[in-house]
Amino acid sequence: MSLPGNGNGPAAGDGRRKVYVKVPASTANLGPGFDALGMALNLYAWIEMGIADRTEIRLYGDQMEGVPTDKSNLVYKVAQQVFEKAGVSHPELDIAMYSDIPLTRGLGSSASAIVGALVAANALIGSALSDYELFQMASALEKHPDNVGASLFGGLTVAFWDGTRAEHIRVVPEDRLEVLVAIPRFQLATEKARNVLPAEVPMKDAVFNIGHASLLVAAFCTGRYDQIRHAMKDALHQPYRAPLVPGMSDILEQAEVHGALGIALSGAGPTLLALLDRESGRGAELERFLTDTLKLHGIEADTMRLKPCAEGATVLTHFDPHVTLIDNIKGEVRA
Ligand SMILES: Nc1ncnc2c1ncn2[C@@H]1O[C@H](COP(=O)(O)OP(=O)(O)O)[C@@H](O)[C@H]1O
Ligand SMILES: N[C@@H](CCOP(=O)(O)O)C(=O)O
Repeated sequence: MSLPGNGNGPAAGDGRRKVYVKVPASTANLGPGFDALGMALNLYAWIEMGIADRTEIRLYGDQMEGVPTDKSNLVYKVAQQVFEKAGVSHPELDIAMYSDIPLTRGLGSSASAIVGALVAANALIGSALSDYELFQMASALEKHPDNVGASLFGGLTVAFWDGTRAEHIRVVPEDRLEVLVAIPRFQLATEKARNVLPAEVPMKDAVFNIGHASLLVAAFCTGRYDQIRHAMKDALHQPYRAPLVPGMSDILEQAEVHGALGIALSGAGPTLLALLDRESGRGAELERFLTDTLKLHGIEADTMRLKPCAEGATVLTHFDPHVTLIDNIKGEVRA
């Protein structure tokens, strides 16, 4: 993480209660589990929220460019939905946010904002809503449950949302599973990457994905990581999205040769996500392969070595309301 220095706005502490929430990034789909599978990652956003006389939204960090600081902000709007559902009114909020999750890259920044807002607003009103209710709201807002399920509950979530109801089961991957992401230096809005998908797909492609997604979940549940290379194949979305990410097709074809257990487009892209076995010792080779292949296609990318995160969004009780959010986060990093 690269935290900014001090001088980031006034210290919270007008005597009113503040809540703090830490929420993980997520990778959705994992190849075949389109709109169904999501995994939380150890890359985070933090939200501070308090009731105020006048709304103020402060955004910190390099990942917030273009995010509004007025009442059109997603976090503010989602918080209002929580209050409305709980039957209370708090129109003015003091919100501070810091995030290490890159925007519009397929690592679930919007889901982290939605989940962080739901959990923070709910904590502010004494947890009037259950996690189940928050999950229903999150799925309806994001329109798919994969990222929000992972950010809310942590681990690997298997979920559906049928337009009115969402259900999920959480599985915690083994410790030896590692994640390598190559994040192209361009943004790809999820909406744009959904608009290239066909309205209907051939039955054979649907059958292909049901088999692969089911095998992938079974591989995670049983530790049969040898099956991941077969299971992470997809016919429903990646073939249509490949033209949006130059180099993606070559990477999907060859990453296993360079040490990946499996490879997929992360969410709607453009990030590419490889799973690897910590014991393999092939992370550096894989990292080179991903960045070199993207570069051959004219794409600069940054890599990150991550891990699945077992915990979902968490209300932090040790943050100090008398210092800034950034100082609290720095303290947490040191701890
Ligand atoms: N912390 C945040 N606060 C407010 N809005 C956010 C925040 N993080 C993300 N967003 C919104 O979500 C959008 C990105 O969502 P999306 O296109 O689905 O990409 P991603 O893969 O990063 O979720 C941003 O352009 C912004 O509008
Ligand atoms: N299942 C969705 C996931 C989008 O994830 P994001 O992190 O790119 O917002 C899709 O594939 O469209």
